[in-house]
Amino acid sequence: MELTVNLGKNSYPILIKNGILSHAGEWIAKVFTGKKIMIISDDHVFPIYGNTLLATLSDYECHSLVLPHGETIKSFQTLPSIYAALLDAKISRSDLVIALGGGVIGDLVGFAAASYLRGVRFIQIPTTLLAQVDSSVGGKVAVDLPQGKNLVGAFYHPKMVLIDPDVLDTLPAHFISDGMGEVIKYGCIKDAALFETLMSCSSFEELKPQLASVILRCVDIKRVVVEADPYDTGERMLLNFGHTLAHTIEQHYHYERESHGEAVAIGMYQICRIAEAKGLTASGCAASIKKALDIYGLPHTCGLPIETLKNAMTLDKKNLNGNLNVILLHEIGKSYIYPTEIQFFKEAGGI
Ligand SMILES: NC(=O)c1ccc[n+]([C@@H]2O[C@H](COP(=O)([O-])OP(=O)(O)OC[C@H]3O[C@@H](n4cnc5c(N)ncnc54)[C@H](O)[C@@H]3O)[C@@H](O)[C@H]2O)c1
Ligand SMILES: O=C(O)C(=O)C[C@@H](O)[C@H](O)[C@H](O)COP(=O)(O)O
Ligand SMILES: [Zn+2]
Repeated sequence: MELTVNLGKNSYPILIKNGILSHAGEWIAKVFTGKKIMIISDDHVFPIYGNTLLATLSDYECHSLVLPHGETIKSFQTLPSIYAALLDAKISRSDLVIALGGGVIGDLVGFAAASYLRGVRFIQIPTTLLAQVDSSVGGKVAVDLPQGKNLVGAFYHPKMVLIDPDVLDTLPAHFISDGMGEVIKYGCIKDAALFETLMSCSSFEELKPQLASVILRCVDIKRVVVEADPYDTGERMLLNFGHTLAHTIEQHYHYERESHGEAVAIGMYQICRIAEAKGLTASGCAASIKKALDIYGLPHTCGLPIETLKNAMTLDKKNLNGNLNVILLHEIGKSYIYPTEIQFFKEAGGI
């Protein structure tokens, strides 16, 4: 299955195919005619998939950098070691960087690729469900700051995205659930039929035979939104449903407790609950989201008083002219941007 993200000179293909990792070199040759490649991965992913990728890249001079795993490496502190590895390998603008891993590797390596030499080409090979349905597409690359999530970054598009659903076989169950948080998001914001499909299963195992088509559906929704608003000035903000609260929860716990998908799960349910109480969302939506979260092993609450999150919320990237923009649902499958103020959360209590 092949899609193209149409962004003029920044257009790129997304390939979704079981087993494509073993043929990555053939696909990469279609968009890269240079000689040298740097593969950057983490210490969970590279030991499992590094050799498979390297074996398909035997026509190139390949280098690799293996970073520790986990959200806390998505920080400024990691960048010097990436730049040093790129310099040691004498990676130039005629060369290529490959991000092999989950969303942490994709966002971090993407930002390094955007900034090193003011930009070297990079390709995303996402290995988590979350990265396959969301983070590898759209060109948002970033690092976290102690003050907030993804606060320093760029819009920098990959030259290609290679999605091999087979690699999810080794992904721990916790991170399958995590990815399902973003999948549920796509149903909530744009596709009631997708949401129904998710609700019709009683567990991830039951959904698994349809996984490739679910991945395709999410990526295609994201493609259309990104094409319409690549720089996140309007329509693209809808992809941030649940994220106003999610990012503050992640920041509150120093990126060490709730993982991104879990935080998004809590954020989606809670914003719906708050909006329903104000008559801004059709009643019953929060309950439906909670049911979907239960099916896929995701939380809907984290026990934090909203007061503790308000400060971080003022740093949200959707804030314009000092006001908040929150993403709400009219109903499942229909989302909208709601301009408001921090008072919106006044009577939210604990989330
Ligand atoms: N740029 C975007 O548009 C965008 C979208 C959504 C999320 N994100 C970001 O993505 C990040 C979260 O990404 P994530 O959930 O993929 O986390 P992650 O990259 O930390 O991966 C989760 C864990 O799974 C391991 N892993 C990855 N692939 C594996 C595999 N196939 N087999 C075994 N283990 C594997 C990793 O080593 C890690 O321990 C967050 O920082 C979030 O902000 C970005
Ligand atoms: O691609 C987007 O746009 C998104 O909002 C997708 C989100 O799932 C993702 O978590 C993104 O990194 C959030 O972006 P941010 O601009 O809120 O940091
Ligand atoms: Zn997200």
